[in-house]
Amino acid sequence: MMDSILDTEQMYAADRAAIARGISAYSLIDRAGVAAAEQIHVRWPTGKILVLCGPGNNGGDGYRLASQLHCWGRAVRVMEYAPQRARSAEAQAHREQCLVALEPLDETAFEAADIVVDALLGMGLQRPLSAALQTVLQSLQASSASICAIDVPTGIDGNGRCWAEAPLQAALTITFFRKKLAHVLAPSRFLCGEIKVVDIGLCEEDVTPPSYLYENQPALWQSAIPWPQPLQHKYQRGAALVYGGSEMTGAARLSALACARAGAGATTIACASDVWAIYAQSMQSVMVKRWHSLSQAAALSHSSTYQAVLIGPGLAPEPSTQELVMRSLLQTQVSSWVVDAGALTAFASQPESLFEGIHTSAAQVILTPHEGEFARLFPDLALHSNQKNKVERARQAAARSGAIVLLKGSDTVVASPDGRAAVQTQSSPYLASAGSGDVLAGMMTGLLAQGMSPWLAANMAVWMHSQAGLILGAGLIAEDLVQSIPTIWQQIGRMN
Ligand SMILES: NC(=O)C1=CN([C@@H]2O[C@H](COP(=O)(O)OP(=O)(O)OC[C@H]3O[C@@H](n4cnc5c(N)ncnc54)[C@H](OP(=O)(O)O)[C@@H]3O)[C@@H](O)[C@H]2O)[C@@H](O)CC1
Ligand SMILES: [K+]
Repeated sequence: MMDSILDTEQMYAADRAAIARGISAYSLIDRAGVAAAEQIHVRWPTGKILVLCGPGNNGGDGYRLASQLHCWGRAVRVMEYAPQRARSAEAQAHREQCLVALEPLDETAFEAADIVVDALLGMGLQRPLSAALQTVLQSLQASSASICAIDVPTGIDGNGRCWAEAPLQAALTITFFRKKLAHVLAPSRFLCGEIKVVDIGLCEEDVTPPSYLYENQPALWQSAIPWPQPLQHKYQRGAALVYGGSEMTGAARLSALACARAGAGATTIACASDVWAIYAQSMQSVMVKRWHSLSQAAALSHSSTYQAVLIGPGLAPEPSTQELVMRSLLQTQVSSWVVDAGALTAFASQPESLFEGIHTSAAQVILTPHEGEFARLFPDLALHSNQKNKVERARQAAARSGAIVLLKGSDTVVASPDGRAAVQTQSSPYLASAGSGDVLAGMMTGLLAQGMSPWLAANMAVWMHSQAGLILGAGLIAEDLVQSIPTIWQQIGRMN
């Protein structure tokens, strides 16, 4: 079973469950401190260490790890923020047992340290930092010391919410039991530096109810990969239909090529008859079908010729697109659909009709919005009008629409109406490029055509797309992503 990712509330609940089954709160800090000390000692085997301890249990971890590093012969100093504050009994106990002298916080000491351990504030942060504490963070950041954060860099909470003007940027973040939202979502993930998850004696059973949120890794979908079988002919490998637009014809062509390279045995572009020649002249392995009316276009997906349909790339966000989506989706016999780009924005003024269509349709649908398209369909869940984190926003959108919602970005989230969600944590900024989304949608359609479930196909396509971005890096354009798909397949093949 894959390790789940937790939010702050779930982590506190898991702590309580572990305490209820006999691991004391004192012992949890003890284990956390020792495990963190090990990581610090391995990462920085030499150098002077300064540990900054805050008033909560995050500070408790700091006292404990400082004692441990001192026992291993390391040069350690401990400085306290808010030493007069009341502490939890267990943090207080670790403070009293600290083997290193406790000093008041002195910013001028930062420069003399090689490594500064930030045990100031962790998951308990829940209000803006004071100006004084922000100044401390600024001087720390300006020093030449390497910064190691305990649990989360001070200034962000466990869910990734930022409470500081300039939260700390760590080189290493050591967290306990499981990654939290802050470690996987952007932008907080980028403040963590390298992330090490250490064991403190908790187990998955301590997470009740289960979190159902995962990191998107091959283990999530690897066992469901539709490897071709020796006796299959092309239609048994899966046939896919991609609706092509009349103006931006490049988009559907990229999608169709990505769909074919993702493994669909036969890929067809359907387009209006007046642009048929444009598509037909430029496609070779991809077939091109023309339609003369909207009803002809819609009828293409009313038979079971295809196993997957992609609609949206290059389509104009206008009423005729809306009509095509509704007419085709409502009577479709194709089991899996990807609705992207123009087909999403076409519903900006009446998203409920799209959701109603999805609920009524026999098909399973994946919606693939970026934040802009998401805001048009789910204005109340949009990035800046909602305090909820990205996973929560995507989950609510999935529940409302009845579709799998793939909310794109540097931390793409896939959320299913059944509550499962996954975050892509490794990505490349070079993927933010024209046509990149069309390739992603096409790859997904190709996997769907081969019979993968929408949840798995969406995640696998996101992972493959991210890998392609990481491999290609600077200079990539969407065409390169299509070309690199065989390399990604080889990489996946080697994992099996
Ligand atoms: N059993 C466990 O739970 C385990 C927990 N573990 C560790 O404990 C951490 C969580 O500990 P925690 O809950 O004590 O929270 P923490 O982050 O130390 O902060 C709370 C303190 O900060 C204060 N404070 C808040 N906001 C503030 C602000 N803006 N500016 C200034 N102060 C502010 C707040 O004050 P108050 O709001 O009460 O006035 C309170 O005193 C977790 O991240 C992990 O490292 C591990 O050992 C594993 C087992
Ligand atoms: K911290």
